Amino acid sequence: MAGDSAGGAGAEQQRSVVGWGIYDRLKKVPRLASSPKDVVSPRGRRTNTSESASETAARRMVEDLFKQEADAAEPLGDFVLIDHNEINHRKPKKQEESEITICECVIEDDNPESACGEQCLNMMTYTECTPGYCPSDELCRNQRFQRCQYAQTNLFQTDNRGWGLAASQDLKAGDFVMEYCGEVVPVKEALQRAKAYETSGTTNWFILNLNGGEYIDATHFGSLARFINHSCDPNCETAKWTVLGEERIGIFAIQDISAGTELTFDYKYTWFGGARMRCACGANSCSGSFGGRSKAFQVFMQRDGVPFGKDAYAWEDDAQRTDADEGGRQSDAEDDAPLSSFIDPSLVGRKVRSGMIVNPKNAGVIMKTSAEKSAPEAVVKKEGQPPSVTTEAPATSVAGPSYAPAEKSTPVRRRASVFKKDKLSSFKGMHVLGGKFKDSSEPRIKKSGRGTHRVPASRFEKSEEPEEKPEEQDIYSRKRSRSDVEDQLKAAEVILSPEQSMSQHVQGVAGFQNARSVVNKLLLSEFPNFFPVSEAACAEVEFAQELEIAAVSDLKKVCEELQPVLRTYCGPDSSTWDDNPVPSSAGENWMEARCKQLRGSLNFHFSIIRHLAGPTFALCSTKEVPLVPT
Ligand SMILES: C[S@@+](CC[C@H](N)C(=O)[O-])C[C@H]1O[C@@H](n2cnc3c(N)ncnc32)[C@H](O)[C@@H]1O
Repeated sequence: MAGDSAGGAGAEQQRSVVGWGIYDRLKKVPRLASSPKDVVSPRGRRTNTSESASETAARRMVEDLFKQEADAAEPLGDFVLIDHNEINHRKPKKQEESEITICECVIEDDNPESACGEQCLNMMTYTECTPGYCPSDELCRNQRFQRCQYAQTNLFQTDNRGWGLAASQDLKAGDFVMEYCGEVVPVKEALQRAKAYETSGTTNWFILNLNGGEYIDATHFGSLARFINHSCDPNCETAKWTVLGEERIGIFAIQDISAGTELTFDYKYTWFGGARMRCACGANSCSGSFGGRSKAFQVFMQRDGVPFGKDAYAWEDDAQRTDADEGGRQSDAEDDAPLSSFIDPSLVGRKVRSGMIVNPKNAGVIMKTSAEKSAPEAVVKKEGQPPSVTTEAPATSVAGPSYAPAEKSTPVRRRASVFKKDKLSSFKGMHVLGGKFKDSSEPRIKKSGRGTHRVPASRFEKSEEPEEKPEEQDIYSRKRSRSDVEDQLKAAEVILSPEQSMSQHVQGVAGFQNARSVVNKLLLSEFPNFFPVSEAACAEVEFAQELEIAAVSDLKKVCEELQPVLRTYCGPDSSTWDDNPVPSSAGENWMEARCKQLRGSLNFHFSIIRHLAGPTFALCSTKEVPLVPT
């Protein structure tokens, strides 16, 4: 990185509270949060205090590292590692319950891999699941941004492109590498910063377009993704995701990458402003240059009095650079100097993680650790020069592997285990709204009505049932026999015989153990006047469920078809993100399928309410909710 830091960097450097911790200026010793509760975000906000065992271990490792590095600590410098976007111009969005999209994933028996994977409706639409609302619960694999499930990486010095980032673990195509974090700034500020960086001659600034109105500036505050260099034949790409209502940018592998390989992505459409640079990626397909002012930036500059026109070429004003049109490549020596001053050279070849002081001048950068376990170190060696530090401090990694099921032997829990056949006997035939159970003895009841349990098996073995449903798929199993269901109905009659009032059921807890008691309590709290279920009611509810399942299946199909379109929109194939909306026809298809699915879900729930909740609801219309409100 160029040594200079433009754009009011001086003011930035005066911050005493940075990253995820607090810097004790007097002692010039980084002070780590003594407990997760002490962790404070840069803006003094409390952060998520939950910390897994592996995070604690990783945090301690970083703690040790900082203790060792504390002596070298000096006032703040240029760059601070963060593992969360910093938003200063507005409050972070608070996701309303109505905005939460809940996937339809079902965990198969003893198979955590079945939880929210590639087939997850949310994942397919570049949206992370919301904790507490995801049916896969803790097994959900679609909260990678939120859990900072970054790949393990190494910061290293390239021969001719300054610092770079390499994988220190094998990655598969599609793997999440890490989030591209930085300061989220509005358009106007992005413009001002870009202009300041340009006019001050800072070449390594990098501002990414986040959405139409906001940009991510990772020049002074950023994640390690900011050190990923450009390549015309990249092994990674950027993609825009929605996480808890906020848009965020992630780096994803687009091919299998082995440990030790440099990570690259094509800056093509993400680069915001800046002079066009000569490319030294070395790929056969290298176009010779990259970057240049984005259309948006050019327009901004023009508005700001800067003439609109051809891209500026960095090497036109810089004797050290040659013209791309000549097809020349920079020599190694040309590019090194400004970058080498940026980061503590002792970090070359060492794994770096959130919280590490990248520049020794950046003392005080203590951040929440997001890492999990460190893996065997894969050191990127500079040609003819061994990595300078691999022994002086414990090696740490950016974060734990993305889905590390092998390391974390999480006990497998099923979604809505109360519906398992052996447990059904206690409340068979009942349809439950709004409940979510951790297990049969430990209920976790949400009254919001979002965690929805399905009715038990359908009696209607219809031919149109979705073929892909595996036989053993818990509550979705379409293979249960009629006698099973009849048993359930009988049991329901026993439990809910009209002779027994509900209050007797609930008050006589001794007679209602575990799930039965839990379910009855739940029902009573949700539906004080509920009635026993008739066979006809069950039939209607089950039919509504069939329709809902079909709608979900349709939605999945539409999502699959939409993948290439979304990729074009969110991924690197897009032209600039700000002026390339999803085609309206694709959006309309999705909306129609989503409306159908919501309608199916609403009808399903409403059919339950209508039949279970007593006379008030029973009087309600039995008509289906129309697709389009009239
Ligand atoms: C986001 S930074 C990447 C990290 C950078 N190498 C550093 O040391 O800070 C972007 C800068 O890296 C350099 N760079 C990245 N990819 C390059 C490439 N293919 N050829 C030449 N320079 C490159 C350019 O100086 C660019 O401005």
